[in-house]
Amino acid sequence: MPRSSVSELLDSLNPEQRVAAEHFEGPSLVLAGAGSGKTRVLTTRIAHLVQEHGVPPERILAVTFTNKAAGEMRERIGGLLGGEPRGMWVGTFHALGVRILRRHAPRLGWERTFTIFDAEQSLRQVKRTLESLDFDPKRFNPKGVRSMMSGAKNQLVTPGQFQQEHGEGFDLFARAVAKVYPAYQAALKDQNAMDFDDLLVKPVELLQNDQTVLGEYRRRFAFLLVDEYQDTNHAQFRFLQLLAAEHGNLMVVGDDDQSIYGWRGADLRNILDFESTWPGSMVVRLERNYRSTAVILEAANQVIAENVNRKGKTLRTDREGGEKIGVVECFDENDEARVVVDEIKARYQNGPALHNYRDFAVLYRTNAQSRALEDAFRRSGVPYQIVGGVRFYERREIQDVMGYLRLVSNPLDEDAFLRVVNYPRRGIGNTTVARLREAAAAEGAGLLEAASRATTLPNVPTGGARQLEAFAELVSTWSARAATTRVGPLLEALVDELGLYKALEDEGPEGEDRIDNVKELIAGALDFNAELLDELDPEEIDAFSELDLFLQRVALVADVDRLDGDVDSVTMMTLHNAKGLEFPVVFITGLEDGLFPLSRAYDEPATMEEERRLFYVGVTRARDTLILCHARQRRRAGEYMYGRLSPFAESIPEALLVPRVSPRLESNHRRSSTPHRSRPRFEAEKAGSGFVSEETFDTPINQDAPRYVKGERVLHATFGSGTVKEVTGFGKDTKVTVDFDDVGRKRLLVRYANLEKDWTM
Ligand SMILES: Nc1ncnc2c1ncn2[C@@H]1O[C@H](COP(=O)(O)OP(=O)(O)OP(=O)(O)O)[C@@H](O)[C@H]1O
Ligand SMILES: [Mg+2]
Repeated sequence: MPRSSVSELLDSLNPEQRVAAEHFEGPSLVLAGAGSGKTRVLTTRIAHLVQEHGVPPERILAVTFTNKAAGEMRERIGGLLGGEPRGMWVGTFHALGVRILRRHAPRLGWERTFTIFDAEQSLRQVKRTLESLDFDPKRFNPKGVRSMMSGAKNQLVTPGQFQQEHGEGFDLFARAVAKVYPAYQAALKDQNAMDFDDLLVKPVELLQNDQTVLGEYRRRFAFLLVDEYQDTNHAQFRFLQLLAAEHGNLMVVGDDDQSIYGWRGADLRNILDFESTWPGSMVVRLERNYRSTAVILEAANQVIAENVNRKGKTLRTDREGGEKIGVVECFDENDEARVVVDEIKARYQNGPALHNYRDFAVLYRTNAQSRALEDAFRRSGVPYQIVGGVRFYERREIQDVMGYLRLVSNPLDEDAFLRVVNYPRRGIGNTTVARLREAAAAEGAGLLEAASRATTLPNVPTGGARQLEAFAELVSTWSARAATTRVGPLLEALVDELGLYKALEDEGPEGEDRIDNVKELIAGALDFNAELLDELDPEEIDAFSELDLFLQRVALVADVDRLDGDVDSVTMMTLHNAKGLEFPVVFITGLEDGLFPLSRAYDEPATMEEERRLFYVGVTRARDTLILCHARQRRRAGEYMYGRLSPFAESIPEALLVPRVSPRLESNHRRSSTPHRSRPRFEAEKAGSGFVSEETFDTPINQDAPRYVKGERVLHATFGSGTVKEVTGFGKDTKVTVDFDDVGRKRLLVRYANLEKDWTM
């Protein structure tokens, strides 16, 4: 496309944005708040580099936070430049890491067709490694082990260094990890596999240790650009440093107030120390927000101002006023879900120019909260999509099919072998598998290879051994086919030959859904076009079978990438997944103290600040309307929790808020303010007109005395308001311990106490 479009785009930028977009050589940092156009600057700069400075696209490396963002960036730049910017590397750190590793894995001792273990597969490998070292997985939680290893990896701490530091220490857990870490890495290598962290760490290792490769990439990438830089970890920092060291042409954009991945090893110092790491940096600050109304922006500014540890910046907008922020108090999570759905329906029908479901996003702190919301959406018929939750590729049936594909692609993949060796059932029992593993381990052989000659191995039961050989034969037949067949037809035929539909049908009604999922997977494989893969240079594609490439694509699909922007539906996702996105209407649900912020944040000021940044990210996703919801009670992990409104919501100035209660609570209030107001609440309950329903409590309501639950707020005629601390006894003898706000702790017999439920909170 014409040159003029780049200048048009530059003209649409404000002066500060323009300075950043026109920056040519040397390091630069754009540090600016949400919605100030950082991502837009980055994209424009790439177009400008190509158009105005004649930089060949293949000399540019751009790092985005999701593959989806990478796709968008390619598209936008493609539009600006009049065609696909061939050869330009755009992707997440992981995708770029894979791309490098696919070329050079042999230098590290892996084959180029290495398998990528996802979180589940790596967790199972941790368990197997724990067991092989005689650690009891009950005492050494595999997730904890994995997380400690992952932390070490992201700090570029090698197994050897970890061993040195913790191998003899007092921390028994770390000592165990010091043993597991090298064994785990060795097991991955034996299977020609890498886990997600390796996709970052191994490229750094390669660049650090191999001057030839380092030189090659340094020459190739003349310009590096990174979005969402505040969430990079040490390994990513090193990666960029190694590549950009000579020319220093590194531009990073980010917002320290939006750093939300500290728990995963992201290091805020990367962005805060950028200027000292890269002397002579050009620093641009953007202060104008183009996304949100003044009301939303003011709220966001006030919230984040409570963080102590920040650089501090102001954001202003030209969009004056705006709809006030709704704060809706709900009864419980189901009531909250209804409120959200009804609000969306009403706005969809009546709202000013809001006619698309895709304009709405519902955000929450934890994945588990999506369940109640999803139920309400299903009942209402409002289309929705969930980002995250039980992810498509994590479903059992998908993992089973993928297990076959992985094994066919990489015969060394033991995780895949163990997953499918007896699925569908083919008479290979646990004992057979255990014996096979022993025999293979004794010889240092791979499982599949050992299976191919199982009848000659010691101790493997004959029947099982024959089946093992047949299984190995089957896999090798399909491996041969995979080399010449396209992945779609290959998968279709494989599912057919294995009789998977039959096996799933036999599982009953649930099997039907699973069959649909397998069909969806096949449809995806039939659509798959390796030519469109941007992780590999076109000339390199030939080195891999289409199956290898398909598996690679699947391994790198993040949750957000499944978000389909073309479908008109409401988006539900965690706050973490919402980073970088924007929507006209945003709901933040579950705003209760203890849930958001999570209660553990109270132990650590730094964690509290990260929670607050997460809230800031949520608030700043909204363009026009923001609605905050909280529930009086919420079932979490099977138990009712009572929460007061989150302090985050309380830090928004009242003038910006419109508090209200859900219709359900409103009707309760009306009932309770009838002439019988002075009657104790439980009288009303007995009469069946109260707010306590089966939905609230698991067991039927006791007829003799009202039920109280720990954490609940109550009102006493003389003692005033208080919080229930303990409930003992039952029936007529129910006693409650209440911490009254003014008079302290009292133990009361409910029958005589005439307590009321306190709505004032
Ligand atoms: N100069 C401008 N004129 C008009 N609209 C703009 C301008 N700059 C940015 N925008 C728009 O403002 C919105 C926010 O921009 P962008 O997503 O680039 O911000 P950001 O700083 O990357 O935000 P975040 O911190 O949330 O990632 C987008 O809709 C973008 O198109
Ligand atoms: Mg952005």
